[in-house]
Amino acid sequence: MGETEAMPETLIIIFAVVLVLVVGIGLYAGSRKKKSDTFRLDESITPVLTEEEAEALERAEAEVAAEEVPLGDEPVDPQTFTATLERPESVPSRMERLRARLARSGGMGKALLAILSRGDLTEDDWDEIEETLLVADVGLEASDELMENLRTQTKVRGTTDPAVVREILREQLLALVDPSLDRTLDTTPGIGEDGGQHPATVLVVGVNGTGKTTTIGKLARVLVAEDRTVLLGAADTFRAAAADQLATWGERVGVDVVRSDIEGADPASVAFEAVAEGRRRETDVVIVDTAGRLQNKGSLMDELGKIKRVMEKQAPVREVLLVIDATTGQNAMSQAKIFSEVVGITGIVLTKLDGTAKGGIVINVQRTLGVPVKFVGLGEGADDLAPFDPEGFVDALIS
Ligand SMILES: Nc1nc2c(ncn2[C@@H]2O[C@H](COP(=O)(O)OP(=O)(O)OP(=O)(O)O)[C@@H](O)[C@H]2O)c(=O)[nH]1
Repeated sequence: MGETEAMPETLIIIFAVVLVLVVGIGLYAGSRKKKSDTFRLDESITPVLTEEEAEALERAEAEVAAEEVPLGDEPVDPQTFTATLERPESVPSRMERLRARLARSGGMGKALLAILSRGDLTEDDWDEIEETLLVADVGLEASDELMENLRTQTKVRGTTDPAVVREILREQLLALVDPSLDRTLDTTPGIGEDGGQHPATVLVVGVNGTGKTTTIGKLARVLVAEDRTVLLGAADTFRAAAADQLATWGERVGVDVVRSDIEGADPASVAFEAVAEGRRRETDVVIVDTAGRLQNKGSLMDELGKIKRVMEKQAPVREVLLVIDATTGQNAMSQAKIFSEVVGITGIVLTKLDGTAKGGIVINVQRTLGVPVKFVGLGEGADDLAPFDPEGFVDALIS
């Protein structure tokens, strides 16, 4: 009898233990899920296209489909980051630090100064000057022009005084770098036909590995420091890791990223979504990252052309920045030519100038493309991007 009375109590205890375990596991799983969701927007605020935007996407799809480049319809998620940010380095201090770093790579200027200071230059000396310029990637045409001007000026002034020689070289290099070019980045939002704010959109192109994603992160940081609102679009869908890398930068600089979780998703869809989301949020600047696989000029042209056209259904593309790795010399020059034929470039970002003594590529690329260098990358750090300053650049070369 005592045994049978004890049974329900045992059952109750077992039931209570199981209940506690089930509830405990449930709560733990719930908290884990929440944690991994913190970088995602809530379902309720995940942007859903408004009727107007859906129509715009439909029209864009129809127009692009008519060109036989079908748009994908992969889901695209904006990721929200709420990082606590440290203040970026101020521009003057950044410029000072970068100038010092650039001066260390000023092999060309120093070599030229040494030859020019010999006085009564022989043809061998001029050959040496030409070789120095070509080795520094100045390019044939610009080298010829510089030599011509140096010959004239050194004759006219007839001196080997190092200060005068330096001044002549400075003047001539500066003329080639062309301080009159407009190097500002157009990041002022516009007003659309609907009266709403359109973000200024920046499309970033270039071969993989040149530093596009890093440059976008650094640029976003500069814009955020200027109190601009920024949104990034991960239209490099070729590798999932590329979107992850952009997301990491987004987190680092406190800027949201629109991406697709599907590897190989249509880059144009992501770019379109990023601009649509920028319009919805009235973001000042939307910067779109792209893949730059160069295996075939035709497909590159299709892909970048389509991305640009689709973005323009939402807001005009203000800037197309071509990112070039300064350490790759002639190779960089041929890439630059292909990209400029494929998509109209408005500015050049020359990365990794910290890793080369061949500053001459600045002159060569500007002349070849007829487009100014707007930014230079001088390291992998978040503040290692500076607006290109012709005077500072030439001074650093010959200091
Ligand atoms: N030293 C130096 N390294 C840089 C600079 N800019 C970028 N890098 C490095 O170059 C490498 C490639 O940069 P990414 O930003 O991944 O290049 P990407 O063009 O986006 O390449 P994918 O991600 O393959 O499309 C990274 O290790 C960067 O840290 C720079 O100005 N100086």
